[in-house]
Amino acid sequence: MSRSDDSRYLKGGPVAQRIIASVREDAAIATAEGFSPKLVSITVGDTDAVDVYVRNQRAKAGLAGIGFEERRFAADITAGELEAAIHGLNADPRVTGIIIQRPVPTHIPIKTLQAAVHPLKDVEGMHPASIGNIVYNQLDLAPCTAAASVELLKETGLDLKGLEVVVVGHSEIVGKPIAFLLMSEGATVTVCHHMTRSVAAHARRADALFVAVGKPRLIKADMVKPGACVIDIGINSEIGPDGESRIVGDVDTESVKEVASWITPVPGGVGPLTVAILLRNTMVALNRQRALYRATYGVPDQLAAE
Ligand SMILES: Nc1nc2c(c(=O)[nH]1)N[C@@H](CN(C=O)c1ccc(C(=O)N[C@@H](CCC(=O)O)C(=O)O)cc1)CN2
Repeated sequence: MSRSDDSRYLKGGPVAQRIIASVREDAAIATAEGFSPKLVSITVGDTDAVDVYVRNQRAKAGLAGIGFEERRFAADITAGELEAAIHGLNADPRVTGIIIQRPVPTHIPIKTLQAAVHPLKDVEGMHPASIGNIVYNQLDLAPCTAAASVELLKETGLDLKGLEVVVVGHSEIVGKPIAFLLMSEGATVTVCHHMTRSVAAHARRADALFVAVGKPRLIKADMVKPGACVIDIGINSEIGPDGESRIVGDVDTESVKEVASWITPVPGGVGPLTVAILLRNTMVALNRQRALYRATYGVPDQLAAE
């Protein structure tokens, strides 16, 4: 079975294209009305996978008509210096969205950085004041990787009500938000983590299995229920047999694709959709800022901006 023509592969590209086309229309309208969307990316230190992510963000933002600027900081910067830089971006009216690329070096508390981003410019919904929205079923701006993963599950057409879902990995940015997003849709969700006694036993019960732990090929065919949907969120860099660097997921795709009814490829699955959702979130954030102008000044947006 060739990889390209196998309909079991749930590819992110076509869904991402649809989203980017719609973002492009919204961005053109907002720009014509005097509100140009601009996303600033903050990278701290050097990580190959993050470089791939940022490169794709820049390219797709260009396609969507969203301004994009990358601010890179050395790995030995202090948390205080980073917070000051973020406050500067909060105060800059030309900047409408801020994303902090993960991971950041261990001496920098990521939560402090997330809390420094103004909630109206928080395009990932990771500010403590924003993340709670998904608990209250306000789902229009959710963490990008989590939202992309759920969007791909919806592409299968499976009825999410009562669906048995297992999420392997309980990070704040991926595993936990996926659980909340799916509970909002009526799924029955089990979250596995490093203290779970038998991940395999849980995984084998899942109609939909989400994996986000950063362990290459952790999930093998014998851990997957026949007919399940497997969403592989892992992005791991490794050196292939040809000596070249390549990206692999957390799922052993070659074996699992013989058992699952749907599986996301890596690359080409969740990754491209994550970027598209980030751009969609950038427009949601911009529209919230415009709504605030309207509420504050009681005049049409354009007048408020003048
Ligand atoms: N602030 C955040 N940081 C990180 C997130 C996040 O959601 N928010 N998730 C990951 C991102 N990441 C890995 O470091 C990542 C995401 C997306 C892509 C990507 O575009 N992949 C494509 C293209 C691959 C290629 O061009 O070779 C794909 O998978 O097809 C890459 C990395 C961690 N950080």
